[in-house]
Amino acid sequence: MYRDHKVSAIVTCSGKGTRFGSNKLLVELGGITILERTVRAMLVPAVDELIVTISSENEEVYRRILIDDAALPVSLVPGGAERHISAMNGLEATTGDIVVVHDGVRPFVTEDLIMKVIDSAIDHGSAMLGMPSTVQVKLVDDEGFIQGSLDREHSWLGQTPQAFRRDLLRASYESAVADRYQRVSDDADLVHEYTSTRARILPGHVNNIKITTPQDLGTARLIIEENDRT
Ligand SMILES: Nc1ccn([C@@H]2O[C@H](COP(=O)(O)OP(=O)(O)OP(=O)(O)O)[C@@H](O)[C@H]2O)c(=O)n1
Ligand SMILES: C[C@](O)(CO)[C@H](O)COP(=O)(O)O
Repeated sequence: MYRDHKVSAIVTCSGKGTRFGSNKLLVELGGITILERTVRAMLVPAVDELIVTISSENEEVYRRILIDDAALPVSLVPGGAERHISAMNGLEATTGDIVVVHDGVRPFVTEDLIMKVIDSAIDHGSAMLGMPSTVQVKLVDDEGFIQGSLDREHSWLGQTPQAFRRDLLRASYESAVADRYQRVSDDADLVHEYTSTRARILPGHVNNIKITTPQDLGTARLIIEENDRT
C-alpha cells in the first residue's frame, strides 16, 4: 500500500514492432532484454501488483524470460490488436485503486518518474509524463500543406507511465467500447474524453525514450553507457 492506496501497474508488451522490424521487446540492451529491463524498472516498492500484457506468439518466451528465469512477481495477460486493447485487457486483471500504464518499450523509466505519476493520480485522478517540446510542431493536411503550428510554449511530447484512479480508467474504457474506440490516442486522452478529467502533466526525462525504430537503439546504448558511468 502507498498512501493508503493499492497500486497496480500494467506494462503493455503485445505490440508487433512493425516500425522496428521485429519484436523489439526481445532485443538485448546491456545484457538483458528490453522486456526484462522495463519490467524490472517498474517493480518499485509502491507497485503492489504488476500485469504484463503478452501476445499468443510470445507467451512462451515472455514466460521463460520473466518468470522461469528471472522469477519476477508478475502476471501475464493476453493483449490485443491495438495498444489500447492491450491496456484494457491488462486493466481487467488489476485489483488496485490506482493503475499505472507503461509502454514495455520505455526501459529507462525510473522510480522517481513512477512515483511522480502515482502521487499525482492520487491527488488529481489522472496524470502523465511529458517533455516540453523543443521543436515547433506543424499540423499538415493530407495534401502536404501546413495547416498551422502548435504553440511551442504549450506543446509537450507525451511519455509513459501514465496513472489513473482505476474507476476513471475503467469507466473510460467502458465508454470507449460502447463508442467502438472512435477517439483513442492514449489513456490520458481517453480519460479526458469520457470522464472530463484532465490529466496533470509532469516533466518526464529525456532518457525515458520509447524504442520505436532501430535508430532508437543507438540512443538506448548511449543511455546505458551514461548510466553505467554514474
Ligand atoms: N497491440 C499492441 C500494440 C502495442 N503494444 C505495446 O505498447 C507499447 C508502445 O507501442 P509501440 O511502440 O507503438 O509498439 P508497436 O505497436 O509494437 O510498434 P508498431 O506500431 O511499430 O507496430 C509497446 O511496448 C508495445 O508492445 C501492445 O501492448 N499491444
Ligand atoms: C502512450 C504513448 O507512449 C505516447 O507517447 C504511445 O504508446 C505512443 O505510441 P505511438 O504509436 O508511437 O504514437
